[in-house]
Amino acid sequence: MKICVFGAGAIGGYMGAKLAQAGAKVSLVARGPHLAAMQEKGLRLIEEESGTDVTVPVTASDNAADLGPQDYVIVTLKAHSVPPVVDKMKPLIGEGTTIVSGVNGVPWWYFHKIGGPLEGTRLASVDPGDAQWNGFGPDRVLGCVVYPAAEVIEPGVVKHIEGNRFSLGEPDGSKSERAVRLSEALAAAGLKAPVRPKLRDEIWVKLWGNLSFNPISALTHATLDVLCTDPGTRGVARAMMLEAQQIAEALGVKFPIDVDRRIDGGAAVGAHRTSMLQDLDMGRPMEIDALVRSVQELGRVTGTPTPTIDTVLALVTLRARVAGLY
Ligand SMILES: NC(=O)C1=CN([C@@H]2O[C@H](COP(=O)(O)OP(=O)(O)OC[C@H]3O[C@@H](n4cnc5c(N)ncnc54)[C@H](OP(=O)(O)O)[C@@H]3O)[C@@H](O)[C@H]2O)C=CC1
Ligand SMILES: CC(C)(CO)C(=O)C(=O)O
Repeated sequence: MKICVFGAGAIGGYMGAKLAQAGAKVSLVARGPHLAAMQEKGLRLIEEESGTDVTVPVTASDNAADLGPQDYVIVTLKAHSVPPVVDKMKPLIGEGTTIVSGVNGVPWWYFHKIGGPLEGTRLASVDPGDAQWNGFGPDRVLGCVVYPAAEVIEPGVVKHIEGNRFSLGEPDGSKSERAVRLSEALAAAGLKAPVRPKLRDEIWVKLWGNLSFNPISALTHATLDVLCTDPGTRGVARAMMLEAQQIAEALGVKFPIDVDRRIDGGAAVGAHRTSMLQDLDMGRPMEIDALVRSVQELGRVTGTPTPTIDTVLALVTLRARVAGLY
């Protein structure tokens, strides 16, 4: 089974290193100094929880044509980086290739095989110009919710902080052979990869946090423990999450927990600087469209008012624009 991880930074590097260590036929697409370091010295993975520090030789390139058609292409780019590279991924895609979308936020394939009147609805916020829908075709897609936390701490070096679950799910909820095979390959590499019948429910529980905590942290520079317990920002997060809950429930999602438990879970993570705050600090583009604007778009699709989401989205968009990051 040939697996290519496209965008082997923090998450893709973690996954790629674990697969390579387990002897899987895995290749990585990356770029710049990180790629050069991996090609020269291998990929070093430091796992904080277990205290392991291992360097594995990897096959890595910035040119998909070097790697050829794959059984699975696992996309671990930032959400806004995917549409511009759809054409560059084409050499990886053969007749039976499955594309695994390991990207935070509302996935571009959300309305594929959902059934009902919204079947096939496209989302401009995450797939402008339908680049992914038309370029990959939604039938190739297997959904994935990424739970681990990782960072590229220097070129060629990924630090894994915690978590090893990559929940998988077919858009139609079936336990397909392609999902089970990938789940087994990831499990053989020491990762948890359950195949879920209702991945959209999990997408929303994760998205609840990213939708609210990430822009609030970028606007306030507060860490999770602070913004989830300060009465003012907790209230803003809660209002955004309740608006999102109304949208998701209109789309058939069932939340296994309530907003207060989700916010308490965020607080318990501790003094974490969200990825959006880290991106702002490092001068990198922020995932505003996938994490926040997509939920606003779904509010319009379902006819649900989103006054708090609209306000926070306007503020964080301008914050990013002023920093030259949007
Ligand atoms: N990191 C984390 O802890 C978590 C991340 N996620 C989600 O996972 C996804 C990936 O995040 P993360 O791993 O942090 O992101 P990273 O930026 O660390 O990884 C993406 C990698 O792809 C590279 N890249 C971008 N464009 C190209 C291109 N055209 N060709 C080749 N390589 C390219 C980037 O290079 P360059 O640096 O040069 O741009 C970078 O190395 C995001 O949606 C994120 O929200 C989810 C949970 C936790
Ligand atoms: C905020 C958190 C921990 C989850 O809600 C996250 O995923 C991020 O930093 O992007």
